[in-house]
Amino acid sequence: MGVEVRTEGVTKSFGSQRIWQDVSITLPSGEVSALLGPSGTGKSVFLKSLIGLLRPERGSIFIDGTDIMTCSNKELYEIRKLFGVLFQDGALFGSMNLYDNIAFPLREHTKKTESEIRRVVMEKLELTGLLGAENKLPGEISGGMRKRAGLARALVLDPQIILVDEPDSGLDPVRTSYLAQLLLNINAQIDATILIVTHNINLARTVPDNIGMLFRRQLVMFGPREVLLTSEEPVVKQFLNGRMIGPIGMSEEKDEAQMAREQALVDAGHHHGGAEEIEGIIAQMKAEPGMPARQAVFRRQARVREIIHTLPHAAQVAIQESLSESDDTLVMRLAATRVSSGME
Ligand SMILES: Nc1ncnc2c1ncn2[C@@H]1O[C@H](COP(=O)(O)OP(=O)(O)OP(=O)(O)O)[C@@H](O)[C@H]1O
Repeated sequence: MGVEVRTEGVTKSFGSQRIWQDVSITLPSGEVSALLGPSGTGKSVFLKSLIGLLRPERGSIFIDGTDIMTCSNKELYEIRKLFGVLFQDGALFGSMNLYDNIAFPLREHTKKTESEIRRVVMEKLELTGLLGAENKLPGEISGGMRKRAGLARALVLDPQIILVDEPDSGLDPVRTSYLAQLLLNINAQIDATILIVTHNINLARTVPDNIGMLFRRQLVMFGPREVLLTSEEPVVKQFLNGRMIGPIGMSEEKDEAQMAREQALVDAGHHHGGAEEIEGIIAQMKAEPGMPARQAVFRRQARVREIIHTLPHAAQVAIQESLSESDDTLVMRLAATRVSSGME
């Protein structure tokens, strides 16, 4: 199972520019979480901080219980091996073909023989639908293929934590859904803790078990998906519906006068930019049939049953509905198993 990632009161600035402050978040082991936020709110900076590529000036970052803010370089080196990271552009070496790109971490960090390396690389190429493309250079393939190659490379060291930076950037909506499906399948297969950083609304609504949002240098909220998806917070509603009306502006900050001017325009019939208002919750994508059951689903159910009384009412109702649906599914599955095994 993947390991827990927990930050406590982390604060990051570049010079006098504060990016975010006092961010405390727990990514439950083996579950898929997403961190949303408008452009420039520091989502990528957060992701890089988790792996120790950037160093916040305050706070703690516990990876499987070890604080990477205070641990030795040797410990940090070992901890980094737990991670697989898919950067926005795949971060492939342009002069190496896909095979060598994907083999790179194995050659750098393990003593595997070339034939063992070949077995792992071919397995990951197959998993990401890239068999046959191994001799191509990154510049010769589409953006979607580069993403999948980046994912294949992120998987070769059997990571327990997978960080994914904007999986949809440069991809059309269909390819984004395929990549989302691939991430859920991988979660079902290896039970890794996954954090997706994104501003893609569809991904946010359909993929993660847990969702958080960064805005105005704060973590606005983080919790089971039902909490954010039923939230009445203006910033969350605006973001999830992609409209101009609300606290998020072109350069993030928007003052009261600007908000009033925009509201007046919309009241007068001007389009707010959002394509549709979605109320409530869209069903979560599942791992494909034939995959192992996602263990995260069962763990999350047990977890939310424990904390449900602490959540807002709308989230409680949505969680109750999803729990009773999954209880019904379980009863049906058990009944089907009994019938097929001749127990009834
Ligand atoms: N190494 C760096 N040095 C100085 N400033 C940086 C550095 N990295 C990021 N920043 C700044 O931190 C802020 C947050 O950047 P970041 O890329 O994390 O935002 P983001 O939320 O991921 O945005 P997007 O969704 O557009 O990718 C930006 O203002 C950026 O200029």
